[in-house]
Amino acid sequence: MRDEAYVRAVTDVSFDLAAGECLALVGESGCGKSVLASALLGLLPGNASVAGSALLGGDGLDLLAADERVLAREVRGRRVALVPQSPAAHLTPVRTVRSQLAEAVRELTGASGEGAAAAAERAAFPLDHLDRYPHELSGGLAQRAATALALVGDAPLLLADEPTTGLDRDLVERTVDELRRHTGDHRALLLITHDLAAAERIADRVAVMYAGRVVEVAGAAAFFGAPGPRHPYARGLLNALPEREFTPIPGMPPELGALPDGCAFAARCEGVSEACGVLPEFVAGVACHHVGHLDQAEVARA
Ligand SMILES: Nc1ncnc2c1ncn2[C@@H]1O[C@H](COP(=O)(O)OP(=O)(O)OP(=O)(O)O)[C@@H](O)[C@H]1O
Ligand code: NI
Repeated sequence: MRDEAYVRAVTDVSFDLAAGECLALVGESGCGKSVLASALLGLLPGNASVAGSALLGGDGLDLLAADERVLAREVRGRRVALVPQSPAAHLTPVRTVRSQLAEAVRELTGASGEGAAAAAERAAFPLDHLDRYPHELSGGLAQRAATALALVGDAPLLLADEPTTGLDRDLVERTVDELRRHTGDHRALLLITHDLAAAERIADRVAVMYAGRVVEVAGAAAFFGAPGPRHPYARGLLNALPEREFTPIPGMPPELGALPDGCAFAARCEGVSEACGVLPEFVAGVACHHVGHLDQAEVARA
């Protein structure tokens, strides 16, 4: 992004997402998760620059190269849907939830607007609130309205950016289960979340992002169970959970505008060595010079 400062919000990210699969994207606040989702939908601010490609299944449309008309007419809501991180900013302020859902149902499915209630129910949005305006909704209800809107088009790829913010535990589970159901019929879900329990509940694989890069991609069972995460940052994330060690990772992530040349996690890493002055490549699911050593140390401790 170019302004007076240039920020590398997302760098060298590479992953694939198969039909029927849920990939959870996790990482601390500010690491670039939402920027990644926005890039896939062509929703970055005008001063942002993007390189690379993001190919959609089917015709292989490159989302990063597609022009705005194609994105607006054919892609958003239809082929790639978004549950936005700030639902209030995405709902139309001057129209009721019912009217917005009815319009989405008409446009995306061709069905009559009667489908608004059914659409609302998929996201546990209470029917007696359908005639409210966005500003009359709590954060949790706005979240559910936005989720309902995103589900309408049954898009082959659903990006859910913190879809459970402001929801209590029961609703978190109900919401992520509904998002998971979306993948049942050969559709894919990218779940961006701080909620590792939600990720564990529904994800097939986990991608961990740190300072704009994906540092680990792993199968969810291996990641949350045994042998556990391989990257020291990923291990730190899990160990910070109250139900695990409840030990926060010391220090803070680096400023994305002033990243070190080497591994961005080195300053916080207990396994740091001279090698970390060089950027570790992402190889076989992980970007760390020491994964071998640390795994052995873990085995020795166990
Ligand atoms: N419009 C913008 N202009 C300049 N920099 C931006 C802009 N939007 C995001 N950034 C930068 O991109 C970085 C990544 O932001 P992003 O919103 O993707 O983080 P995130 O991982 O989604 O965090 P959170 O978990 O808090 O939602 C931020 O730290 C910020 O430096
Ligand atoms: Ni975000």
